[in-house]
Amino acid sequence: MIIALGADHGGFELKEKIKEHLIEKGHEILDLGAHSKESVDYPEFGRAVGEAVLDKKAECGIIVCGTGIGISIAANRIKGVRAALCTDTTMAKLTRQHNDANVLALGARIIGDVLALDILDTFLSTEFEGGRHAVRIGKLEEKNCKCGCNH
Ligand SMILES: O=C(CO)[C@H](O)[C@H](O)[C@H](O)COP(=O)(O)O
Repeated sequence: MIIALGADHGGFELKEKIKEHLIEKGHEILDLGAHSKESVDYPEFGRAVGEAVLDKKAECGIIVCGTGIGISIAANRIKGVRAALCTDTTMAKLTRQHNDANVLALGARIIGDVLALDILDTFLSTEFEGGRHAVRIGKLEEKNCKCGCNH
């Protein structure tokens, strides 16, 4: 699988561990930065990963910041991105089964590395269930802006 990775400085070290873990498992990585612990702005990296997934440059994305919140907000601004911030493996399983999440967000200052990798493995190995959940995802993608634009 091709997997896009993105992180700010708060998520950089965990991103590097995730990269090593995924390469060991035979995945191909599209690393969209950050490439150091120097302070950067999470919206750029959340957006870059979201766009890579929508452009089909990667099958899914993993994004990391300090809490996972800022970078997931950024990714979810892109229509078609369903980024899920997960702090345990049950959330990772359910967001794949029910939400068909295409981006996983993690908070490097919130959870430990071992849990983060367990969440990641659960996310990648769980299939979308479809059915009633597909109807709901369709509704997520409906136009909901009153101004007539496509947002
Ligand atoms: O966006 C965040 C908060 O939800 C992330 O945790 C960022 O990584 C954090 O805001 C970065 O903070 P810093 O003080 O600039 O390291």
